[in-house]
Amino acid sequence: MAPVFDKKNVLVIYVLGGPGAGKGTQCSKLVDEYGFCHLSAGDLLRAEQQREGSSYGELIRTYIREGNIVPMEVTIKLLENAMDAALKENRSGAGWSAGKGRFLIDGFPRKMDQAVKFDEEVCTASLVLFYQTTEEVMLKRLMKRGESSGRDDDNVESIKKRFVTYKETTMPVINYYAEHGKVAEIDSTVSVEEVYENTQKVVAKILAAQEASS
Ligand SMILES: Nc1ncnc2c1ncn2[C@@H]1O[C@H](COP(=O)(O)OP(=O)(O)O)[C@@H](O)[C@H]1O
Ligand SMILES: O=c1ccn([C@@H]2O[C@H](COP(=O)(O)OP(=O)(O)O)[C@@H](O)[C@H]2O)c(=O)[nH]1
Ligand SMILES: [Mg+2]
Repeated sequence: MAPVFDKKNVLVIYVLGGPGAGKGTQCSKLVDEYGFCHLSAGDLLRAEQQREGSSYGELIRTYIREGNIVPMEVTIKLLENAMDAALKENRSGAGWSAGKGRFLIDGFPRKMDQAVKFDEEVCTASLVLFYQTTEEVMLKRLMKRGESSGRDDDNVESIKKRFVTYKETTMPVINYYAEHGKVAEIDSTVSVEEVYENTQKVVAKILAAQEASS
């Protein structure tokens, strides 16, 4: 079913990169500065997993623990519903007015089928922020995060599987958008502040271009 909102009215940025690269961290800074609505596909799936009465709870738990990609219909529906809900809140501030809004979609699309389907049926992204660092750095960050995250997949067995999924399944998505000139690659090995400075530069440019065209 088509989304209720008009895709012309939304600005979408996909936020991609390996597990632990720093996607969520950078998104929260962008939310504070630019008023984006931040939708993390992983957070939406974890919330659905916990929701009483959900028929997907067990399926989501297994996919996440194994580092696999949950069937796209589930994730796309959750994202679409969350976008609809945000647009219906009638938020105010830069980029928001009746039926209009700006979104960071974090950790999605992670597989080509999701990318094609979302682009065709929901909306297209103006930009892909791609956070790039080494597996060594990501492993260290995730092990540290695992001390307090309570996540089923922040353990070494799941992390190794997530790295394989990232290389085999998500990198082709990033390469696909790179071929379409949509990817801004940012080294996320450095400090949170330095990564954010580079993030700001690209995001400010996209927002200025959007303003100029509207
Ligand atoms: N640039 C950075 N330098 C050091 N630690 C970072 C950096 N960015 C994020 N972190 C930490 O690494 C962990 C993973 O970051 P997170 O934003 O959750 O990544 P992702 O959403 O890509 O998995 C978190 O504990 C976060 O505090
Ligand atoms: O579109 C998506 C996004 C996430 N996930 C699952 O959710 C997990 C955690 O994703 P999240 O983005 O929260 O992890 P992060 O990269 O931030 O550590 C992934 O490993 C997948 O199993 C999924 O199936 N589809
Ligand atoms: Mg995250």
